[in-house]
Amino acid sequence: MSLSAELWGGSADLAAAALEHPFVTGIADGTLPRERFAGYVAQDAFFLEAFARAYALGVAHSRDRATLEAFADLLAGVRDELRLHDGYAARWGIDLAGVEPTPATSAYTEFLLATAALGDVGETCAAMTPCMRLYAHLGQGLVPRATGPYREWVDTYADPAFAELAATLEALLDRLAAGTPAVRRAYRRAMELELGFFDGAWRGGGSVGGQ
Ligand SMILES: Cc1ncc(CN)c(N)n1
Repeated sequence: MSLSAELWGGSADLAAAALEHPFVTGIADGTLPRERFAGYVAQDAFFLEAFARAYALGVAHSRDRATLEAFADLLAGVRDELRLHDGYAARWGIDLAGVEPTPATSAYTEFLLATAALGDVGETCAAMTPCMRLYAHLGQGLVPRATGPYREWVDTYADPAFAELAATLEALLDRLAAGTPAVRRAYRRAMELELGFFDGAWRGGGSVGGQ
């Protein structure tokens, strides 16, 4: 079994918890209060900018052209996701400038940037893969029951193109990382921080201007 498959399987408990998280089920059935979604979009835009920077650090620390190009392609995928957030912001009056990160957002972005800055690209992949694989899993899991105003969110992550990006990062992980305790810890920690991010969004908090 590949390392990425093993790590994903080892966090099946957290993936199942995410699929049943009230924030996520509220997105699927459309009952999530609009201000919670707006708060999430603002926090997520902040998160995605940090995620893009972590990919850029991956580019900087790449030791071969194939790795450099893979990180650059993945970075372009974040740009597309951020444009989607710009669309939500324009439609729903969310101010994405000057977002104050919540503790959950800060914990996740600081973890990602600290891991990527240290320069072990295998560990960087381990810290970044859950973000992609978990959301592909959520999109595919939710699409049969998704209805209501957040359908576009579900469709974005259910899109095969998104699963392809997740697979690109997993292939990089399999090529560059060994199953060391540090790699396993980074993957698991990122999965925990994903759940923490949904907890934070569900509780609310963080500033959302322009509403
Ligand atoms: C917190 C979080 N995790 C994952 C994704 C999907 N790239 C996201 N947009 N935000």
